Amino acid sequence: MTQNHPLPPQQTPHSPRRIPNPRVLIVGNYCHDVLIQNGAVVAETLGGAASFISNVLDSSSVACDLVSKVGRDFRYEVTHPPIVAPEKETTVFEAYFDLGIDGVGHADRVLKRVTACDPILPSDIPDSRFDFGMAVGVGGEILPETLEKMVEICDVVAVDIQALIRVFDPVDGSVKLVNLKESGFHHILHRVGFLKASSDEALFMDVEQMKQLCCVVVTNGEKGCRIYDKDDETVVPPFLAKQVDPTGAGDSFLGGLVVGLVEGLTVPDAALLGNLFGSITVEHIGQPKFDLMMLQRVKEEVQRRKKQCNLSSSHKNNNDRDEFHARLSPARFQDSPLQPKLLVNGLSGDRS
Ligand SMILES: Nc1ncnc2c1ncn2[C@@H]1O[C@H](COP(=O)(O)OP(=O)(O)OP(=O)(O)O)[C@@H](O)[C@H]1O
Ligand SMILES: O[C@H]1[C@H](O)[C@@H](O)[C@H](O)[C@@H](O)[C@H]1O
Repeated sequence: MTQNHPLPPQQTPHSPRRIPNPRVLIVGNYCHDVLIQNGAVVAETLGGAASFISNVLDSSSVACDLVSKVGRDFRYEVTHPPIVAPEKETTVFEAYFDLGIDGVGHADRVLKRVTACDPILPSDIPDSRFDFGMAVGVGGEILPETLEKMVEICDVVAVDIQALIRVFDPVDGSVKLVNLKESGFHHILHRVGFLKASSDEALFMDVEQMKQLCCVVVTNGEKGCRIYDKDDETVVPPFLAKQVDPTGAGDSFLGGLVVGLVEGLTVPDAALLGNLFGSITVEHIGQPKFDLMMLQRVKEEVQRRKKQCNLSSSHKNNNDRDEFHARLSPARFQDSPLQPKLLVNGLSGDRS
């Protein structure tokens, strides 16, 4: 079945609707992340956008299927088992933090893909239907035919641009980006619902053109994110965070966005949830473990927000999103024993 109009009514910013028992498909390889500072390994963690996203979905009780490939050397126990490619090694990324691991911003991280596992083929993906698909490769494992299969079997597909535009130096594996137009995926993008890029990656696409094809979400670290949807542009404010490691922020953001969308939030409200999960992620090295009380509070605030929006369409505007933001902020900070400093200073957050 082809997808002529990639956004069914529940995913438009204007008429959101909850998907009962959503089926979400995540496609992208797990990897081993090695964090290096001043020539020394400071941490080795489970990585890959699929791992960060499934962590957010699992924590938010949104069921998902995950397709990922690793080698026999894969070191981690995961809730969603990967396919083991017997002859291959697990994808490994080294992240070099030249300016210090607690620096703010993105120029501080240089990424190298040291080994690459097999690509994910259309035949690796189940032949069933999904409400939502997420194409979230990290090391070039998503092929154009893989994305084509995803848009066939999923009602809506969200794509992280990093899955499409990364190329890897043949000598040292350093990650470079190519323009989306030259990526080999451009012809499929009119069938995609959401395209997520960091502000650095957004330089490699024509946002003006892309926003006519799908909803474009550009994340910008501590500044939050911006949504481009046809002629609408919405700035979604960040949450205050004490950054320790930026790895996985964009992935957790995408997880939070999809949790919000399947719950029936508008796109900007769902992106606010993305900002929340992204901000928590930067405070951890590796996979964040979300506080149960915080998750419960977030669930309650999401339900409250939905009721509010159902009662009055005026609640979907920016002023009211400020209120949603304010209500999510204490949900995050008050109950977390890990954040005594933020508990004292952080309730207002950085809302610029
Ligand atoms: N220092 C920070 N403070 C608060 N929120 C942050 C911070 N860094 C990231 N975030 C949140 O996480 C989201 C995604 O972060 P970012 O723009 O760094 O994505 P990314 O570059 O794709 O991340 P990565 O490649 O490291 O996974 C941001 O839009 C923001 O909401
Ligand atoms: O674990 C990380 C994470 O998934 C990042 O989003 C990605 O950019 C890196 O390549 C990966 O190693």
